[in-house]
Amino acid sequence: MSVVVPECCDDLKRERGRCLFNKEELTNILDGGPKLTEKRRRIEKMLINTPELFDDVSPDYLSHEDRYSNELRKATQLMTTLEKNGFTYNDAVTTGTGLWLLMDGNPLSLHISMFLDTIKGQSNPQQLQEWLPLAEKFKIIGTYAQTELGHGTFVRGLETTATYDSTTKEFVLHSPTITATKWWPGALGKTSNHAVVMAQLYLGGKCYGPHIFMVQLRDLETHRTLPGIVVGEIGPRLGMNSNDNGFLQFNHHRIPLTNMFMKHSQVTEDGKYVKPLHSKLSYGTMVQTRVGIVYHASRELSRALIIAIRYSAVRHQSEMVPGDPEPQILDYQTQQYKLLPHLASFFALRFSARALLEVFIGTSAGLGSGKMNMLPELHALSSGLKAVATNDAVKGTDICRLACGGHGYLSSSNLPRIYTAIAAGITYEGENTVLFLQVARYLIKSFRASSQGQTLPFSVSYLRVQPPSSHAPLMSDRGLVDALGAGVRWMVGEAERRLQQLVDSGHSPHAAWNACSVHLVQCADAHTRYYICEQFVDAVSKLGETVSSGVHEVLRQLCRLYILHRVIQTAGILLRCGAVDGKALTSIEEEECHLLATLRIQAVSIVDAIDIKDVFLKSTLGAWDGNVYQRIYEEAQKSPLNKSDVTQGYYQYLRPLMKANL
Ligand SMILES: CC(C)(COP(=O)(O)OP(=O)(O)OC[C@H]1O[C@@H](n2cnc3c(N)ncnc32)[C@H](O)[C@@H]1OP(=O)(O)O)[C@@H](O)C(=O)NCCC(=O)NCCSC(=O)CCCC(=O)O
Ligand SMILES: Cc1cc2nc3c(=O)[nH]c(=O)nc-3n(C[C@H](O)[C@H](O)[C@H](O)COP(=O)(O)OP(=O)(O)OC[C@H]3O[C@@H](n4cnc5c(N)ncnc54)[C@H](O)[C@@H]3O)c2cc1C
Repeated sequence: MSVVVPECCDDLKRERGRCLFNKEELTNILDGGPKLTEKRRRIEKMLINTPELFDDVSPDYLSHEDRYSNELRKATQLMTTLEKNGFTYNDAVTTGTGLWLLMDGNPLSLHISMFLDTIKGQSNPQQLQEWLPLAEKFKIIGTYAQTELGHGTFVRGLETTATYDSTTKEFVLHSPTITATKWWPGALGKTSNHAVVMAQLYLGGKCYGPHIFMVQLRDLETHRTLPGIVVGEIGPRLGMNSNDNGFLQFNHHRIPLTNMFMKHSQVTEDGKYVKPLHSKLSYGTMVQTRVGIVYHASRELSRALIIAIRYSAVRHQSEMVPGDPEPQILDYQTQQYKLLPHLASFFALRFSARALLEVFIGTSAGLGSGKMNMLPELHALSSGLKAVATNDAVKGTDICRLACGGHGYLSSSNLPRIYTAIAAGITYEGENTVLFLQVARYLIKSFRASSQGQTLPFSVSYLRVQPPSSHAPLMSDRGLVDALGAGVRWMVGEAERRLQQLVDSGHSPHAAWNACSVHLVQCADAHTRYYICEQFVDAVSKLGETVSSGVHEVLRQLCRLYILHRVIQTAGILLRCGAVDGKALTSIEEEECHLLATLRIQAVSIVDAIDIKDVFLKSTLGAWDGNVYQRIYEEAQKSPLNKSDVTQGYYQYLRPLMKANL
């Protein structure tokens, strides 16, 4: 059957013809410099030239088991390809590229992230020497097994026990109840032969809280489960179905004393406990992973935006002016309002992820020399940014899907898969509400410390009781960010007042905390977004001296849109605390609409500059050439239902129904 393909590519040609900035320069900024762009492209070229990394059949048409095997095939191929060409898996992770070839959950991702990070961050020198080379060369394959059926958030409530037996110098690992079963760890079901396991340490009958242990789960030759261990896969999930998320139970399983990770806390042969410098140092892998998730969320959001914005430039629908040709849907202001604030969000998250990484590197260096004072701030920043980044990426990706109308619902748009992959990020590595409450704890503590005259760390210094008055005009970027800061200060002050009032009226501090927790979560969200605005403004003003005027203008517009949008979202608070008035809000709303129209002109070029190739976008709607309809049509032909004109189902069910006398 021949199909008439409408000529779509001219739309994108016209869009690209309107570009007034140097795309390559913007690409370099997003990558972190020209050298990193060049490195990313070298990796991409190498991957594109490895046909084994691609799918013959869409995973949608494979069985659960075949999906897993297929992803494992590609994951192992990816690791060997990188290794052979002198790259590390870290290169593929930090550029995002390699991971996008793995469509539905990479069965080696926990190994290359949390398993290796735990070995690097929690081992003493002997353990590091023993385990790191084995893990780096994939001689052992592991995961991070912390969450249990009964407890994920409340790590102190985990039930798996590790009881020291000083007669044999071993720990006995045990799952005393069904709820103690480890549940969820990625790659635990069938891939891993080792796991780092979080368990309650018992010495001489006393519990010392959660500690981390290296545990072998499977024989290294036969891959069979070792005695004393039960392990398997937990079954289908919303997404990431080839990540073999697993369960694990121990039945008095013994491991040597030397298998407790001993960088921070130690157990001596005779069963004495040596305390760590800070009680939460064993949570270090989680903090590191949260930092990585901020990048990951921004990358996934950018894929969705490229797809939706290119599609919106190619898709024509309805009449804006009666009788005129159908416009590109990107010309509708409502479409711009759906997509462009999320485009601004992507840039904001990317700059904030970089700032957070610097805090992480600085804090880690401090920890190396015994300085623990930056840890609470890193915990608060990484928790808040992880939560905002994943919330916004999920919301943004879903808006991108909706903005593509019906076709966004097609698997071949790739939007459903991007959505399900990032949606898991709201829950894993600390459920977002819970993480916001950790941030709120830090905010309230800081606010109270400031009332007692203490100096506050940099990310919360704007909360001090007597802040310097803002000199920037309200409508400048700085002025509006200061207004947002004043809003957060007001919210935190209000939360503190309500907490105090409840305590004064006889509630316990914990009951008061719960009674204020909706407001506290809002404080944490607002604080984190204020931090993001600050990072965005700082990054753009710093770049100002070094970049061409075209690129600077685009970044300035995106930053402005981000701030205006945030002010409008927070209008209620800002009006209540007097940081803005109704007149200012009206002009901010008008300016936002104007800015949408301005940014729309170069929107396709901006997403082009994110520079993600078609093979990594994997979308019928988002390809570079805009040949949307031909691609959708061709993908549909691959459906197994189209292999024959009449399916078995017809003979088995439909025909009998039609013949029955109902
Ligand atoms: C929620 C908390 C933070 C609560 O911990 P808690 O011991 O009950 O603490 P609390 O009494 O509320 O506060 C005590 C104190 O501990 C501090 N704290 C807590 N965590 C850290 C940290 N990491 N660094 C530095 N400090 C930390 C808190 O700020 C509190 O400090 P404060 O008392 O206020 O001075 C914790 O239990 C937690 O992190 N829960 C989330 C569990 C989680 O993230 N699991 C991840 C599993 S792995 C995974 O999901 C991998 C997915 C990856 C993939 O599939 O790709
Ligand atoms: C795809 C995926 C992959 C995962 N991979 C891993 C892995 O590799 N390794 C691993 O160990 N784990 C993994 N997990 C588990 C994950 O870390 C936990 O699911 C997560 O920490 C949340 O814990 P939970 O499931 O117990 O939720 P719960 O804590 O039971 O949360 C349920 C609800 O209760 C609320 N709640 C809980 N505590 C509080 C509180 N203190 N205050 C207010 N509200 C609260 C939450 O906000 C939420 O609304 C994974 C999970 C998923 C979905």
